[in-house]
Amino acid sequence: MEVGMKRTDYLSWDEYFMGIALLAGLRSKDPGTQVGACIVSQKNKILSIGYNGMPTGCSDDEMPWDRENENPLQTKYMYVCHAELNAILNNAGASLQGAKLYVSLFPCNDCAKAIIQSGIKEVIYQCDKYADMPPYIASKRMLDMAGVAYRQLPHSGRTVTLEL
Ligand SMILES: Nc1ccn([C@H]2C[C@H](O)[C@@H](COP(=O)(O)O)O2)c(=O)n1
Ligand SMILES: [Zn+2]
Repeated sequence: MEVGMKRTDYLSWDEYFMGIALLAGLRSKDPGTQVGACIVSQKNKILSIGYNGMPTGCSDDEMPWDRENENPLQTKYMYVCHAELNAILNNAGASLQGAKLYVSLFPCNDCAKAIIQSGIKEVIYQCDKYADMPPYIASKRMLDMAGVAYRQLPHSGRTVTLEL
Protein backbone atom coordinates (compact mmCIF):
# COMPACT_ATOMS: atom_id res chain seq x y z
CA MET A 1 0.00 0.00 0.00
CA GLU A 2 1.30 3.46 -0.92
CA VAL A 3 1.64 5.91 1.97
CA GLY A 4 1.01 9.63 1.35
CA MET A 5 3.60 12.18 2.49
CA LYS A 6 2.80 14.64 5.26
CA ARG A 7 2.66 18.38 4.53
CA THR A 8 5.98 20.11 4.97
CA ASP A 9 4.88 23.76 5.10
CA TYR A 10 2.95 23.49 8.36
CA LEU A 11 3.49 26.14 11.05
CA SER A 12 6.18 25.53 13.66
CA TRP A 13 5.07 25.70 17.31
CA ASP A 14 6.71 29.14 17.61
CA GLU A 15 4.95 30.42 14.47
CA TYR A 16 1.62 28.95 15.62
CA PHE A 17 1.64 30.51 19.10
CA MET A 18 3.03 33.86 17.94
CA GLY A 19 0.38 33.83 15.21
CA ILE A 20 -2.30 33.35 17.86
CA ALA A 21 -0.82 36.22 19.91
CA LEU A 22 -0.84 38.47 16.82
CA LEU A 23 -4.43 37.47 16.02
CA ALA A 24 -5.48 38.26 19.61
CA GLY A 25 -3.87 41.70 19.24
CA LEU A 26 -6.28 42.45 16.43
CA ARG A 27 -9.05 42.56 19.08
CA SER A 28 -7.39 45.59 20.70
CA LYS A 29 -9.18 48.95 20.43
CA ASP A 30 -5.93 50.86 21.04
CA PRO A 31 -5.32 53.02 17.94
CA GLY A 32 -1.61 53.31 18.77
CA THR A 33 -0.28 49.83 19.50
CA GLN A 34 -2.10 46.51 19.45
CA VAL A 35 -0.52 43.77 21.56
CA GLY A 36 -1.50 40.11 21.88
CA ALA A 37 -0.27 37.40 24.24
CA CYS A 38 -0.67 33.63 24.39
CA ILE A 39 0.38 31.49 27.37
CA VAL A 40 1.35 27.91 26.64
CA SER A 41 2.20 24.95 28.88
CA GLN A 42 5.48 23.05 28.67
CA LYS A 43 3.53 20.48 26.63
CA ASN A 44 2.43 23.12 24.10
CA LYS A 45 -1.17 23.35 25.30
CA ILE A 46 -2.72 26.82 25.19
CA LEU A 47 -3.56 27.99 28.72
CA SER A 48 -4.69 31.55 28.10
CA ILE A 49 -4.84 34.45 25.66
CA GLY A 50 -5.05 38.23 26.13
CA TYR A 51 -4.74 41.57 24.39
CA ASN A 52 -4.40 45.16 25.56
CA GLY A 53 -7.65 46.82 26.47
CA MET A 54 -9.63 48.69 29.06
CA PRO A 55 -10.55 46.78 32.24
CA THR A 56 -13.86 44.92 32.19
CA GLY A 57 -16.72 47.34 32.82
CA CYS A 58 -14.69 50.39 31.75
CA SER A 59 -16.21 51.44 28.45
CA ASP A 60 -13.90 51.47 25.41
CA ASP A 61 -15.96 54.40 24.16
CA GLU A 62 -15.73 56.52 27.29
CA MET A 63 -12.09 55.95 28.22
CA PRO A 64 -9.39 58.02 26.53
CA TRP A 65 -7.10 56.44 23.92
CA ASP A 66 -4.71 59.40 23.65
CA ARG A 67 -0.99 59.06 24.32
CA GLU A 68 -0.60 62.64 25.48
CA ASN A 69 -2.74 65.17 27.25
CA GLU A 70 -1.96 67.97 29.68
CA ASN A 71 -4.15 66.06 32.10
CA PRO A 72 -2.63 62.59 32.64
CA LEU A 73 -6.08 61.30 33.58
CA GLN A 74 -6.99 61.83 29.95
CA THR A 75 -4.36 59.41 28.63
CA LYS A 76 -4.82 55.68 28.07
CA TYR A 77 -1.82 54.79 30.23
CA MET A 78 -3.78 55.33 33.44
CA TYR A 79 -6.31 52.68 32.51
CA VAL A 80 -5.29 50.21 29.85
CA CYS A 81 -4.61 46.64 30.91
CA HIS A 82 -1.65 45.14 29.08
CA ALA A 83 -1.98 42.02 26.95
CA GLU A 84 0.35 39.97 29.16
CA LEU A 85 -1.49 40.83 32.36
CA ASN A 86 -4.83 40.07 30.71
CA ALA A 87 -3.49 36.70 29.56
CA ILE A 88 -2.26 35.89 33.07
CA LEU A 89 -5.58 36.95 34.63
CA ASN A 90 -7.72 35.26 31.94
CA ASN A 91 -6.18 31.88 32.73
CA ALA A 92 -8.95 29.59 33.94
CA GLY A 93 -7.25 28.33 37.08
CA ALA A 94 -4.48 26.20 35.58
CA SER A 95 -1.04 26.58 37.10
CA LEU A 96 1.29 28.75 35.03
CA GLN A 97 4.39 27.21 36.64
CA GLY A 98 6.95 26.57 33.91
CA ALA A 99 4.70 28.03 31.20
CA LYS A 100 5.81 30.02 28.14
CA LEU A 101 4.43 33.42 27.17
CA TYR A 102 4.28 34.43 23.51
CA VAL A 103 3.78 38.17 23.12
CA SER A 104 3.98 40.54 20.18
CA LEU A 105 5.76 43.29 22.19
CA PHE A 106 8.36 42.88 24.95
CA PRO A 107 6.75 43.06 28.44
CA CYS A 108 6.99 46.23 30.55
CA ASN A 109 8.16 46.26 34.18
CA ASP A 110 4.66 45.81 35.62
CA CYS A 111 3.96 42.82 33.41
CA ALA A 112 7.42 41.41 34.20
CA LYS A 113 6.44 41.38 37.89
CA ALA A 114 3.23 39.48 37.11
CA ILE A 115 5.11 37.09 34.79
CA ILE A 116 7.65 36.28 37.49
CA GLN A 117 5.07 35.87 40.25
CA SER A 118 2.87 33.62 38.11
CA GLY A 119 5.68 31.12 37.50
CA ILE A 120 6.07 31.70 33.75
CA LYS A 121 9.60 30.65 32.84
CA GLU A 122 10.06 31.84 29.25
CA VAL A 123 8.99 34.88 27.25
CA ILE A 124 9.03 34.74 23.45
CA TYR A 125 8.50 38.15 21.90
CA GLN A 126 8.43 39.64 18.43
CA CYS A 127 9.07 43.37 18.76
CA ASP A 128 11.12 45.34 21.32
CA LYS A 129 10.45 48.88 20.09
CA TYR A 130 10.58 50.42 23.58
CA ALA A 131 13.83 48.67 24.62
CA ASP A 132 15.58 51.95 25.54
CA MET A 133 12.85 53.10 27.91
CA PRO A 134 13.23 52.62 31.70
CA PRO A 135 10.19 50.30 32.14
CA TYR A 136 11.69 47.88 29.62
CA ILE A 137 15.22 48.10 31.01
CA ALA A 138 13.77 47.42 34.48
CA SER A 139 11.76 44.55 33.04
CA LYS A 140 14.87 42.82 31.68
CA ARG A 141 16.68 43.41 34.96
CA MET A 142 13.91 41.64 36.90
CA LEU A 143 13.48 38.81 34.39
CA ASP A 144 17.26 38.19 34.44
CA MET A 145 17.40 38.15 38.24
CA ALA A 146 14.38 35.89 38.52
CA GLY A 147 15.68 33.41 35.95
CA VAL A 148 12.93 33.99 33.39
CA ALA A 149 14.40 33.38 29.92
CA TYR A 150 13.44 35.56 26.99
CA ARG A 151 14.15 35.35 23.29
CA GLN A 152 13.11 37.24 20.21
CA LEU A 153 11.33 35.29 17.50
CA PRO A 154 12.68 36.73 14.27
CA HIS A 155 10.27 37.23 11.40
CA SER A 156 10.28 33.98 9.46
CA GLY A 157 9.32 35.83 6.30
CA ARG A 158 6.06 33.91 6.11
CA THR A 159 2.77 35.70 5.65
CA VAL A 160 -0.47 34.06 6.68
CA THR A 161 -3.70 35.28 5.15
CA LEU A 162 -6.98 34.47 6.84
CA GLU A 163 -10.20 34.83 4.92
CA LEU A 164 -12.92 35.61 7.43
N1 LIG B 1 4.33 44.81 26.41
C1 LIG B 1 3.30 45.65 26.24
C2 LIG B 1 3.51 46.99 25.98
C3 LIG B 1 2.43 47.82 25.81
N2 LIG B 1 1.18 47.31 25.89
C4 LIG B 1 0.04 48.16 25.59
C5 LIG B 1 -0.22 49.36 26.41
C6 LIG B 1 -0.86 50.30 25.42
O1 LIG B 1 -2.23 49.95 25.22
C7 LIG B 1 -0.11 50.03 24.16
C8 LIG B 1 1.13 50.88 24.01
O2 LIG B 1 0.71 52.10 23.48
P1 LIG B 1 1.71 53.13 22.77
O3 LIG B 1 2.47 53.82 23.87
O4 LIG B 1 2.63 52.33 21.87
O5 LIG B 1 0.80 54.03 22.00
O6 LIG B 1 0.28 48.68 24.28
C9 LIG B 1 0.98 45.97 26.13
O7 LIG B 1 -0.17 45.49 26.17
N3 LIG B 1 2.06 45.17 26.33
ZN1 LIG C 1 2.94 45.64 30.58
